[in-house]
Amino acid sequence: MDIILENVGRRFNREWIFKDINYHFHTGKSYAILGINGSGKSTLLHILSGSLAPSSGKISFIDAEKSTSIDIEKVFAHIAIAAPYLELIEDFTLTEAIDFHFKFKKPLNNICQDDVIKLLGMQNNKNKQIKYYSSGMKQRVKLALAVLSETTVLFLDEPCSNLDQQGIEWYQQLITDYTRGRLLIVCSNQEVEYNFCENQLKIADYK
Ligand SMILES: Nc1ncnc2c1ncn2[C@@H]1O[C@H](COP(=O)(O)OP(=O)(O)OP(=O)(O)O)[C@@H](O)[C@H]1O
Repeated sequence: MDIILENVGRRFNREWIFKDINYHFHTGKSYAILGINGSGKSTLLHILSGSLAPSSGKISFIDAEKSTSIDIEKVFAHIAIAAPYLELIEDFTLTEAIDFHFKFKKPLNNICQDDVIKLLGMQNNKNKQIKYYSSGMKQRVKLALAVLSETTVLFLDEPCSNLDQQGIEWYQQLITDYTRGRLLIVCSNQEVEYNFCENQLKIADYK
């Protein structure tokens, strides 16, 4: 799915967060949305995922293969998201969380529950409730569930929050192995999270 922004702006009350963004996000390419805390990265991500309307301008979602427009109500099915504000269900064990997630999103390459657990390196914790996981372990689970969903679009907001050096390397390998051919958008202000992205959109350019 391609996403096209034409003169898109968003304000809350009288405060404009950004204005006049003209941008074409292409399927198969990777993009970093950059800006300081509070600059509007997550707000833009909400607009790009169809969950928040722009205050001005137009957003279009295009099926890249058919060159047809996708209705905004159907956009969510094309997108997987990992973000700090999207929480895991903490009463689930890891095996339950994986099974639940893949009831709604098809697993990429038909990957099975066991393979996801192995990829996470969490065989010894698979029957533990998520609420007892460390913050870094929870972040890995969120990333794996999003990246391993069969969607053409992948949004990652602050993907390395709570990850240690080993976790960061694990994240970069996950991106290398599973995002080819997809539209990848990373919201960040830490280089390790987006240094593989081919394109950069700086929110400060649209104030
Ligand atoms: N629902 C809302 N009502 C009012 N103001 C809002 C709302 N949502 C976001 N804002 C404001 O919009 C601005 C941008 O917030 P946003 O969360 O998009 O920034 P961000 O770049 O993602 O920040 P961070 O790096 O800290 O996550 C902030 O000033 C925030 O207070």
